[in-house]
Amino acid sequence: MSLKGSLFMNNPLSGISRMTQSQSLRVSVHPPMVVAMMNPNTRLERNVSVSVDSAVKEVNAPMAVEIVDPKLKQHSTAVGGGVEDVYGEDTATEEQFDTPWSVSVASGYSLLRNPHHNKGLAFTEKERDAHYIRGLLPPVVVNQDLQVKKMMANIREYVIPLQKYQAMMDLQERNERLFYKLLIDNVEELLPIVYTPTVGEACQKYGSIFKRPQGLFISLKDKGKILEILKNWPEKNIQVIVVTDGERILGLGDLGCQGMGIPVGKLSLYTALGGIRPSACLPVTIDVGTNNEKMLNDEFYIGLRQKRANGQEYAELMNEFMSAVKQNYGEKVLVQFEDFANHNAFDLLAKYSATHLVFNDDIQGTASVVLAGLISALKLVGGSLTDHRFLFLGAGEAGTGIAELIALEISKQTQIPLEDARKKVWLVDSKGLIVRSRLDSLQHFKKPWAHEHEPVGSLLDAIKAIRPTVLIGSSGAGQTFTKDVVEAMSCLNEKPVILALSNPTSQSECTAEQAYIWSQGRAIFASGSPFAPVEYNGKIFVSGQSNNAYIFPGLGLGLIISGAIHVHDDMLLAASEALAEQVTQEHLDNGLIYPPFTNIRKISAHIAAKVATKAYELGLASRLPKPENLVAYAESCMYSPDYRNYR
Ligand SMILES: O=C([O-])CC(=O)C(=O)O
Ligand SMILES: [Mg+2]
Repeated sequence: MSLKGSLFMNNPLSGISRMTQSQSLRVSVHPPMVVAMMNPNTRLERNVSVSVDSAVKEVNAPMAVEIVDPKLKQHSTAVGGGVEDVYGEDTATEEQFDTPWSVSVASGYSLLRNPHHNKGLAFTEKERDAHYIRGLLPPVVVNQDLQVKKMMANIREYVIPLQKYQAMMDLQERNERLFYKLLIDNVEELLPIVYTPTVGEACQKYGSIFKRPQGLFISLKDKGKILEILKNWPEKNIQVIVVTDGERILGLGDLGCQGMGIPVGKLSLYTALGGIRPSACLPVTIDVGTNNEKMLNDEFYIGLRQKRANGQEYAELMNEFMSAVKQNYGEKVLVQFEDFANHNAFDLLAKYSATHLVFNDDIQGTASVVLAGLISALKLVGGSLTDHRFLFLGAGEAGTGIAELIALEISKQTQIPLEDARKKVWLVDSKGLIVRSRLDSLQHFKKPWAHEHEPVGSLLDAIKAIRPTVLIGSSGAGQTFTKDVVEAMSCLNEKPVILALSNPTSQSECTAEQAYIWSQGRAIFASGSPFAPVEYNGKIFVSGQSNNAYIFPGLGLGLIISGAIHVHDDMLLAASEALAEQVTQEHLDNGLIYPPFTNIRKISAHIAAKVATKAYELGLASRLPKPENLVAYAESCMYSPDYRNYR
């Protein structure tokens, strides 16, 4: 059927599927069936009941195409009283099957039910006539800004964050552009709702609040059919996939299939913060079971009710997924691994980084955002990275990922070997300080951090022994930066740098208030989940949010606009530098080591430009020639949530 107007914007985020008015989209329908082409205004006005065998039909007007199973009753134009089973669904019984046929071009009533195109009360008079929706809406016509104002007022009425989350998800299902407009224009207020910390609670209760699937669920039951499943997804030009297996959702642990909230949330940030088109984003949850007894016993749990598969069974399913993704979407689709447990996260990243465009947000994204914060913090505390000592509580993905990027940067800045640079960084895990004598019993990703030192059992003793200038919490365990810990850091340092990275808020190593009070207002503090400003001794302290949300949207945009085929560590360093450059003297004067989220789209464009520049330098970019001004180019490629006009 002919498409009216240009469907896709002319930029690389639109892929190759640009269509203009003169081109037509062919719809093939099988099995053989009767196709009733209906002008929704007069129902059977044109092309009535065309019999189609492996049908390819072309029609010219915006219309609903409704496919009626010929075995059942056909449409009737008869005007009369009584109840008429027009669609045949009432004649189907449990023995006689119904067929849920419906293929429709968004127009008329279905246009209002299509979240990609629906504009609600913002449809103009002309559009209401042209698209057969007159009378389906109340008479008033409003603009998008008024809709934003109304929705924000509605959302502010809710006091419980999870209710706000549900209101936002409902909006996303109803009117996608309005959802993104709201999120972009009110990013500081809504980020904690659609993302950390509320998304954590949403995952815990996902089985109860689940309405419509927002991504693909791939379970052990689907072995051998993953390519087929990808083809079931309605969008074809996918550019970013966020995938989880739900085993380590934030600091909340194994939530199994209910981890789906995380890929959904991360991808809505890809669009709102990084400008990737929503239709190019695909959230995926791999369900291999869960070891969470609470989930297994919850009657509303939505996943496989079995213990987690691991070993070969797990590896084979992941491998089928990764192969199917490349086969279906090509080599330039970005796959972001999210919230996998340590034992799989490192292996998956190592295995697929050679063959796919992959990125682990918890290892690499977190590392990049923390390094950016440290670059800024140095402007407040003085010295260069190599002059500092870093101590981590938590030696998993985030801890070792950050540690490695710090060491890499020190090594680049000072030309000392990476092994020597690593000696500036110390990690504490559940068994105490990681030291040489523990080497044999350490998991492989901890081994590079086993430095020569006598054993130390507690974090507090490690602080006394190592005398760090920077303390970073990445253990996923809340309230582990106790008063003693913060006081010890404050004894050693005039301005202790303290980062409490674990999410959500309940798992934060300490609160902003605790950090400022216990350090007598001297701490330079940032946290993974947001905290409200704190008043201490008559001064207001605003803490930064050290969350990978600053990095992955811009990084992803940079990879896409350059057509990168691999992620390289230097791109992470470039992203860190780009983010740190966005911190002004005014921010620093207020103790902020991250810029506010308000300007995040501008920040993402800068990060994208630096990442893309690196991709070109490294010969990893496939989009040639390189655009002149990469910042302007990145901005021009970003999705805008403003309504389009329909002819
Ligand atoms: O989702 C977030 O807020 C940050 C993150 O990746 C995690 O905590 O796993
Ligand atoms: Mg994560």
